[in-house]
Amino acid sequence: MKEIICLHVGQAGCQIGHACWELFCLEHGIQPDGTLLSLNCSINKSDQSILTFFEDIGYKYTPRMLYIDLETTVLDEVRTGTYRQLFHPDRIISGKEDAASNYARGYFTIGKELINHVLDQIRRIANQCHSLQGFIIFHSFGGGTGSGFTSLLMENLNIDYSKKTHIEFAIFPSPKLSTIITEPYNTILNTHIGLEYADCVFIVDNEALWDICTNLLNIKQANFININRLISQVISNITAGSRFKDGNTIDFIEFQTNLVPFPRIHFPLVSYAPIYSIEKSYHEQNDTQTLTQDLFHRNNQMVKVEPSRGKYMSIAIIYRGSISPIDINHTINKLKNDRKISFVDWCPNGFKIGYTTNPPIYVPGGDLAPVKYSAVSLANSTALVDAWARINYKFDLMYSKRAFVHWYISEGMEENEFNEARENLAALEQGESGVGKSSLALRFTKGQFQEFIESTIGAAFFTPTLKIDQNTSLQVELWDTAGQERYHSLPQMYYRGPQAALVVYDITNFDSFLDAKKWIRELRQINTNEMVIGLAGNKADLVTENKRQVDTREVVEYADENRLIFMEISAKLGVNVTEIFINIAKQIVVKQSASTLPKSSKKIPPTKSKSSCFSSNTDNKS
Ligand SMILES: Nc1nc2c(ncn2[C@@H]2O[C@H](COP(=O)(O)OP(=O)(O)OP(=O)(O)O)[C@@H](O)[C@H]2O)c(=O)[nH]1
Repeated sequence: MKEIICLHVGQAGCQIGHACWELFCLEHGIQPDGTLLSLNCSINKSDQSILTFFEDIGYKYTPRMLYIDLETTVLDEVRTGTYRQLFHPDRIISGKEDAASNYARGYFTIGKELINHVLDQIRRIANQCHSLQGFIIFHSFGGGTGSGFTSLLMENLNIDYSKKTHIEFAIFPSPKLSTIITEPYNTILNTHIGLEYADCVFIVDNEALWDICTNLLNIKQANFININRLISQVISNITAGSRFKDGNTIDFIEFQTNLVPFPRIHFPLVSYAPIYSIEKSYHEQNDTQTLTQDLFHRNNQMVKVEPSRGKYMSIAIIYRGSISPIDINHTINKLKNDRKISFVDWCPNGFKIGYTTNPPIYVPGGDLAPVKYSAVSLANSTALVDAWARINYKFDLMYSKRAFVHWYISEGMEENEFNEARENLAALEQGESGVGKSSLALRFTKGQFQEFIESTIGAAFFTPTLKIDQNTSLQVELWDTAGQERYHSLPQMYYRGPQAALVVYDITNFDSFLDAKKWIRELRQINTNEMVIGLAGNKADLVTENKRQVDTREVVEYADENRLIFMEISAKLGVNVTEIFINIAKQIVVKQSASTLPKSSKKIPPTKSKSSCFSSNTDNKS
């Protein structure tokens, strides 16, 4: 038996916990006091998989979990509520004071007072396990406890249980359901830690859930009870493979292996189907094909992003109910053949399918209609970049004025941590949206291309050699610098004396061309006429997909006026990549020959662009 321990942190984590345990109890035939409903219920004592989430203490079952909140109100409701006898009282841990929406209070001050007690309780639960598989942590990104205390907990879990799996279900902030102004800070500070310590984070966006409640379930004024019940159905589907062994189930380790191609890209986009109310259920078709198609519709997604703006790296679908495996295969093959779903080039067939015959359960009084089948998809998609961009933008607006930062500093946090966290998050936002200068550097120096390349933080350095003609080769010092605005000051360090710069824009993004112009203006100011400047319009391969936003003629005109070496290139296909570097190098050689400087060993310093900066260093062997 591979046990899982659930940790519910903060108000959101604990309230989602109520909904989940209510549903798990219904699914496993467990009554609110922990005893089994009856011997003839569908799940009986011989089914050992119940023990993944519940502990058998002889006369009843008790959830393998902890409720943790820094203040007591939410947990007092559990202590006095219908399920009070289900939970072990020691596993409901509350403090006296909340974190006041401040990550630093959850992490440094108030959180520190509670952490040892929490770790003790976790140790006790872990000691009861036969073979602990890992932890699921439920929390919000936006709350002080949900963000700060979760970070503290994750760091400690990774000391004590580094080999175990750490999965998170995290609530992404939505202004519609929350008025916490500091949520962007808390979200980014928490994600910064999660990037390192979590194996997989399933994000649930309250705004998407609000829309689902309003549009698909006709709920006039959705509240957290409606939203949490919906979330619990999704979580139930995702964990069904670990809780029921009756089909071709996927457990947590398999998720991770199949969904996370790179350790930091671990935020699968969650979708659920079917979602309809009891009134509508009489008119809806509920077959495998409709179910599967709905999973790829933006209305059924748990995060508000446009799926067609991204590409999939991997997709796991888990079906529930007595669906025939032949039907599933047929549907997935059709999905692949229709080519409506586009995968990244390096993972063209990334489907992982699981199913459990155990059907979804209707919660009495719930909003979702009772259905025979359901499905959840977990998709690692580059479309999620938009969600990160939204939150990063809000962070930048506040942080540019250092608004509210003093509250964090007064709790013991250093301001530098804001910068570090934000830089770390830049990589997630960048995704495919970068202009492609790092891809260009990779193609040029190693002849390789990676569909998903992490954005440059600071600067990267290469020393390739360029063969200009049979007699001349040039050793180049190439600096690939981060192009984001916040690094504007950084390239100044490299500017002293560069001989060339290559500025890169993305032909499918007009703003990137405007940014490129800005960089060129700045380069000219710093280096007057000395520097050879190249301008590369990257992603030329996307022209065939009608994605061009920057007109070549306009750029040619601009390049002529500004004496730039201009070429449209494709780092992906390797088109014009070496050529543009050679053209720049040739012009450097011409300038060198014209100057009085000796021909050997000359330095070409760094350069920059909207999202890139390179500097080079020449060895001219004639
Ligand atoms: N889906 C969902 N979101 C919730 C719930 N309760 C709060 N939230 C969201 O969670 C965020 C606030 O976090 P909370 O969990 O309330 O705060 P906390 O972690 O207890 O932290 P402090 O109150 O600062 O100690 C906001 O984005 C809320 O919209 C809930 O029951 N369900």
